[in-house]
Amino acid sequence: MSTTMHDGIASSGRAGDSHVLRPGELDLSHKVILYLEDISVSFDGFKALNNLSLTIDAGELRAIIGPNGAGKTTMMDVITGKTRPDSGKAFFGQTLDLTRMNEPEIAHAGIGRKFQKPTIFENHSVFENLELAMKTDKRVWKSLFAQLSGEERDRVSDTLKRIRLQTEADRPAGLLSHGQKQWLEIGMLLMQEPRLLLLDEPVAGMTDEETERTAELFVSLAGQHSLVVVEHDMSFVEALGGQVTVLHEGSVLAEGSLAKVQADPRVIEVYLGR
Ligand SMILES: Nc1ncnc2c1ncn2[C@@H]1O[C@H](COP(=O)(O)OP(=O)(O)OP(=O)(O)O)[C@@H](O)[C@H]1O
Repeated sequence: MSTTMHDGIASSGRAGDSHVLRPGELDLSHKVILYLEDISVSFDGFKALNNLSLTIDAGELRAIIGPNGAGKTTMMDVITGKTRPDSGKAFFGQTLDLTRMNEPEIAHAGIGRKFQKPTIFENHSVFENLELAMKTDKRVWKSLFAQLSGEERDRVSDTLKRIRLQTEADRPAGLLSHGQKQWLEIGMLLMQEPRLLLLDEPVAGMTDEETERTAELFVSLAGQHSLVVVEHDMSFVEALGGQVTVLHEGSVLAEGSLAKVQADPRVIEVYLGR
């Protein structure tokens, strides 16, 4: 193993530590929540990811852009354990090696992913959807008839407020607008208290107003959560206001503010100028 930021960092028992980490607990002592180094993934000899390296700080809101086929989805698949890299390192915090964990373990460790298509329970109310997402017991009816504690009820209410669906709490989720369904699914992810949220084209199909509200929501979540947002909508990326990573042919082509990457001739050539 070559020398990296991860070498020599134990997850527990360091002399002088005020907080001793339990096994599996997220170690953010270096303020980095996600660390990818030289990740490569091949499909039938084609390199979907080609020595991809990326670092996301704790609390950061990062946008990932890039042309079709750049490797954005494959990168998310590697982070969530759906795809194993052929080579490279992937760490969650300092100590959790994502390449050695399966999908449920990674989700349990605190990485939540939202796919493009909402997967909500259409026949249940908005409130019940959030309630179900919080429950560890996923058997729907058992969960629904169990009494919520006051604290759990407060958590659902806080999340309803956060995703701006307080007035829709008792409506069947199937009756929500497309944008509201997306927010509900984000709310369901939040109920599981993820540390890192991966969001795949969250504003696709949204109205301009919904897109603006989604940007506000993400900005409000940053700090407490870390967010990695794959998106093609540049006005949305601009509204997020964070660092932007441009992927191209499975590697990082450019990184920086949106203005900086948009002015980069390589980016203009491969992506924005097309
Ligand atoms: N399971 C697979 N088998 C073969 N090739 C794949 C597989 N998954 C992805 N690829 C290929 O890898 C490349 C990267 O795909 P990926 O979906 O990661 O790109 P993307 O940046 O998410 O693109 P888009 O913006 O279109 O979603 C593409 O050329 C794609 O065809």
